[in-house]
Amino acid sequence: MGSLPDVSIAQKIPAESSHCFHLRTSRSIGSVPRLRAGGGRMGSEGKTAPKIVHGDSGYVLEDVPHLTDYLPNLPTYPNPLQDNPAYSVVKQYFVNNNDTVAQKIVVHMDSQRGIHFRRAGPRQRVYFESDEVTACIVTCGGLCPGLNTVIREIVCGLYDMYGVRNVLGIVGGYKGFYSCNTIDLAPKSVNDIHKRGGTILGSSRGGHDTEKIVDSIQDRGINQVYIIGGDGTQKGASVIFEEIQRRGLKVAVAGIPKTIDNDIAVIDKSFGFDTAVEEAQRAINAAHVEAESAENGIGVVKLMGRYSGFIAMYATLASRDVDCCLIPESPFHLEGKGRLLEFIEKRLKENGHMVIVVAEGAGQDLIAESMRSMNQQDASGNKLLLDVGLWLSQKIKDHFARSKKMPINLKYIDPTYMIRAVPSNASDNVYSTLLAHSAVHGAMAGYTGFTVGSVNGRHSYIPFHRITEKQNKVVITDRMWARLLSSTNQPSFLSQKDFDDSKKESEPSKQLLNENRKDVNSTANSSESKMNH
Ligand SMILES: Nc1ncnc2c1ncn2[C@@H]1O[C@H](COP(=O)(O)OP(=O)(O)OP(=O)(O)O)[C@@H](O)[C@H]1O
Ligand SMILES: O=P(O)(O)OC[C@H]1O[C@](O)(CO)[C@@H](O)[C@@H]1O
Ligand SMILES: [Mg+2]
Repeated sequence: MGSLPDVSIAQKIPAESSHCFHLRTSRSIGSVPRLRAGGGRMGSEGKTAPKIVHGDSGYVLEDVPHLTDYLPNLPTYPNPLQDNPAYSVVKQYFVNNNDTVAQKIVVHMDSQRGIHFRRAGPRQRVYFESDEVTACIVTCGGLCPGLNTVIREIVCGLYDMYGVRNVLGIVGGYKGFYSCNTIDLAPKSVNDIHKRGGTILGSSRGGHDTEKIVDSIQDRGINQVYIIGGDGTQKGASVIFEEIQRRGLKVAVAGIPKTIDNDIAVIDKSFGFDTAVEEAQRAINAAHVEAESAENGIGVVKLMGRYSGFIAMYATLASRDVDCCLIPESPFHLEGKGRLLEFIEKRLKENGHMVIVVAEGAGQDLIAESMRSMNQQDASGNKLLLDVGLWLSQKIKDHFARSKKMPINLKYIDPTYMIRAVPSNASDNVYSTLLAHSAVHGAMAGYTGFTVGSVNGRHSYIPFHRITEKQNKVVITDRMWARLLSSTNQPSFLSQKDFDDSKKESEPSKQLLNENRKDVNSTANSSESKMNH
């Protein structure tokens, strides 16, 4: 992509534009259209151009839209939190508008400052009066521990911190906007829901009809939309935001990232992930007990992870009973020297038993080769997977039956839905609470078109495009995967070609940042994901 001419503008943002930055703006990076801080104009494809603000020493702010980008002169009000006795003890409760959070915190002395996101939290002035707000909450995609906690805390946050009384629940995911009645949500009705798995609102895949959804938002007088869901959901939230902006509505759209697979880019990790990893231990323990108690016992455990093997990797690292972990990012082969079946034989000879953890998305190409071609999709367009657990178990059984080298005793455990249907654990409850509150603070402050997330432990407002442009994956040339290999002592199973391919994929210049962003990139680690370090 060619670079655009440098049109640096030395601009001072007026102090009363409270959400704007006092910075020199704005030279574009790469093909990103240039925008001044607080701009939020439409790009050539009718999409809002990213708000990029440049500062000194390579400082870049990837900012989020604000209602005043397309509705200038909106009135502001003092934040009601300033009179809340619970918060009066906090020394500096309101977030300074110039606070930003660095995406990369490992830097060299001569590093450029790199990409930053706007820090989340309550602002001194808000863009909604309490009795003016009609908020709605929707949950989309697969289940995840903590969904109910996020719902509860959005409702209670709006009520307790901002005095908002109108909160609607959209039933059954995106399609619920136009095909179901809403339910009223209040602190009393959501009081105990964080102790339950699932989502009290129901969820679904598919059914995203932008026009109908925004019509429904408009018809119901909704002016704050809280959208909880994974990468697909955030893409849906992004087009809802675009349409709302096109119609010039004073409606804030806030995304709260949800994914059991931990496949959402930029953020440290997604809520519910820790709970899922913890729950997976129960299945791994059972597999270990079964395997240990049998002659040449093999326990196979299948865990979730459609495109990303984080649950399998973390569950394996936590357990230490696992002999082999297979994930989508690391191709493996069955037959031949240094391949999986040979390794299983070796481990059984050494230890008399073994445990294999396989992520559901692993080995899909191999299965497709040996079964039928796989191009089926679910209602949201996600690839429908073939059951790698059953397939692998059968392949192992066939191999040992054929070779007659040793009798084996294989037990296959599939806790797939159990690990995501449980209520969230204590730490995920706290994390979900903070995410919900950050989303509420952001919407009240007039920010819109953002996903809230923890970046290096600090809650931040991240523009939708940064969340949706790529998925978070285990980088098998990073340290975390090396730790796993050294803990299981499994070979990498990679051919030289696999290894070269994955090295190429993990090169920072190939991930998100193009040539013209080298200045920003010089502080980047080899992977986008903190979970890899
Ligand atoms: N590109 C897109 N544009 C608009 N809507 C989308 C898009 N992709 C997905 N959606 C909608 O988002 C919702 C959820 O998507 P999906 O089923 O892929 O789950 P998800 O949010 O990615 O969660 P997870 O994969 O973690 O379960 C669906 O209603 C789907 O129609
Ligand atoms: O069966 P469902 O509800 O479509 O969900 C299964 C998928 O959802 C995920 O958990 C993502 O949320 C994937 O790991 C899995 O493939
Ligand atoms: Mg998804």
